Amino acid sequence: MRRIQGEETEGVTVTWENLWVTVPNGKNTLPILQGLTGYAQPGRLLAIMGPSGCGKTTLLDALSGRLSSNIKQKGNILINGHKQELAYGISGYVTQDDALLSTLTAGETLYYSAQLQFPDSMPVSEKKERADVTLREMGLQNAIHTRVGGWSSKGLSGGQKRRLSICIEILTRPRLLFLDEPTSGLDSAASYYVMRRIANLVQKDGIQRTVVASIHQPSSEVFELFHDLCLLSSGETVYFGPASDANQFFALNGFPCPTLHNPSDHYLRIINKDFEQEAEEGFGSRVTAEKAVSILVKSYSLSQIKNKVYTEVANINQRDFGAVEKKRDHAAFLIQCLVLIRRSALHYFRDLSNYWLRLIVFIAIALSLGSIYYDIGFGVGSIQARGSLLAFLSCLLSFMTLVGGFAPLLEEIKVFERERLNGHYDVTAFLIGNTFSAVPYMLLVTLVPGLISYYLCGFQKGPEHLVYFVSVLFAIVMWVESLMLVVGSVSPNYVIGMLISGGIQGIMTLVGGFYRLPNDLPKPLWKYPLYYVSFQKYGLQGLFKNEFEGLTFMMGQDGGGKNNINISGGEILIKTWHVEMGHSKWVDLGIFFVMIVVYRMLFLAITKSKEKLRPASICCFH
Ligand SMILES: Nc1ncnc2c1ncn2[C@@H]1O[C@H](COP(=O)(O)OP(=O)(O)OP(=O)(O)O)[C@@H](O)[C@H]1O
Repeated sequence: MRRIQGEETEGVTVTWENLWVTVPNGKNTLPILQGLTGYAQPGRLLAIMGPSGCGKTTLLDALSGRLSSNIKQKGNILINGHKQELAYGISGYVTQDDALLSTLTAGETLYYSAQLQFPDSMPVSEKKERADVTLREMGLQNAIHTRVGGWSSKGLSGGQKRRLSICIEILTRPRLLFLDEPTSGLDSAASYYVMRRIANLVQKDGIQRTVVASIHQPSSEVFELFHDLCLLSSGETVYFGPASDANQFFALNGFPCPTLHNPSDHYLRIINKDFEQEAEEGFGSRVTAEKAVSILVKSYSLSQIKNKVYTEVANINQRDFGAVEKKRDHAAFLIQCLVLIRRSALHYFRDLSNYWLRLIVFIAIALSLGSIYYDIGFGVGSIQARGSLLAFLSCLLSFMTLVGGFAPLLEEIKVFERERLNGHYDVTAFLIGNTFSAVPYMLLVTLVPGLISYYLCGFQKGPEHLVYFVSVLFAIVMWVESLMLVVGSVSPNYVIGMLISGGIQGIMTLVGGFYRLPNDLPKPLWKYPLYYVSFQKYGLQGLFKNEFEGLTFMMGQDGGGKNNINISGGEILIKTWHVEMGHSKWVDLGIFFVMIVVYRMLFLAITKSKEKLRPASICCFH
């Protein structure tokens, strides 16, 4: 297979010395990793093992520079003996959770990923071939046309999704690969085949790669594939060294592995302190797991094995590696944008729960509005009816967009977070992809219901009025989608995100100038600044000008009569709704679109600053 730039260089060695990771716990801090020292070398497969909650994922996150911002890290982590960041394409990370787009097939998922990750100079046929080979390696050849699946359709099984996630990260054969529980959800045969393929990678095509995998309960055969073992209990090192020597270490400390037992099962049973069980015989007397761990940790800290690890780390760090190559060629920015637009557009097209369902509900609401406000007329009652209809439309559209759109958006953001952290593409490319692929769908969900309500309700006629009316509805949908992007990028889950977005929208609606007239709004806070940053102000003001300007209403008895006084829509705007008439409705619409751009830029800024806020990129000294 032809090599791509970046594959032709040296392997990657990672060392960590006296690595402490702590999280705040009330007024104190809670240590998750306690002074770990170790290394991962090219051509070798390192297993991180230990009971659930012992810190395996945290160690992988620390080594790959992905710790979340509430976590503090101390100690040195060096790449090839240098303080340097892991550049694009140097490393891959298969996270514990599978973040995949539910509507794409396994094949499409990998083909799109290949287009993003491989350089443009590589022929399309070769990208596809690499994707096919990788799918076959992970035993997914029969699932190429199966959709990943979500709530609406059962697609890939949990184990198949796991293998697809691995495919995405091994596609480019990165020289440093982190895998968090790659075999969870797989049966023992599948676990073996998957791990064997991963083990083969460490020496494949004449390139030495470094693989670090956390793993639960490997079978004996899988365990034998690992060259090195890092065994943790409550964040402390129980053992670090060649996997094949661990048996001897346990036996020497009084915990020999019984014959015909799976060694990894044996180690994990002895060091699991979560249950009140007794450990195996330790030098003639039965000891608790707590005691067993303390014996093993102490023994390891005084052992020759530990000294060897320390010496090896020191030697590695003094070796002259040269710098890790900073960048591998990948898809150009424009190609990234185009691929992401195509991928998202396909996803939206197939996702019934997103725009299609919204469209149906919006049409039903538009028909209801049309029948309630049918042929609204020009009497005094129509003034109030027009105002409340426009306010209702604007409010309902914004809340329905949030209700229908937040869950699908969060799914996309999860995929984006995974791909961004693995450096598959630029954040700006995602934003462009998300924006342009959604525009036709946003137009659809505003145009069709907008036309229905416009004609049935008898709003002011004329192409300019129609275009403006639909444009504001479109801007409302786009503004809410932009708000959801911002909130989705900081919210830890669906419920919190919905509550925050709903709260923001509620306040903006309240101060938008309809429910309390602008001149009557209390000045500090509500009028300045909230009224002026409310999307509803610009949307409603524009819609009101569009509807009332140029019309004449009859005050008095509805439908005419001698005592009727004609009053212009402009006067109503000023006197009844306190609309600012100093600028045209197009200025209101312009400001609305500026707000949309500002929100999208805010998403960009938050996402980029989140990277900087991470406690320590892989290279930091503390
Ligand atoms: N961001 C965080 N804030 C607070 N505590 C955390 C954070 N990340 C991890 N922890 C805690 O650190 C401990 C280790 O978590 P970690 O996910 O690394 O364990 P693990 O060995 O990978 O577990 P499992 O095998 O169950 O996935 C847990 O008690 C967890 O609650």
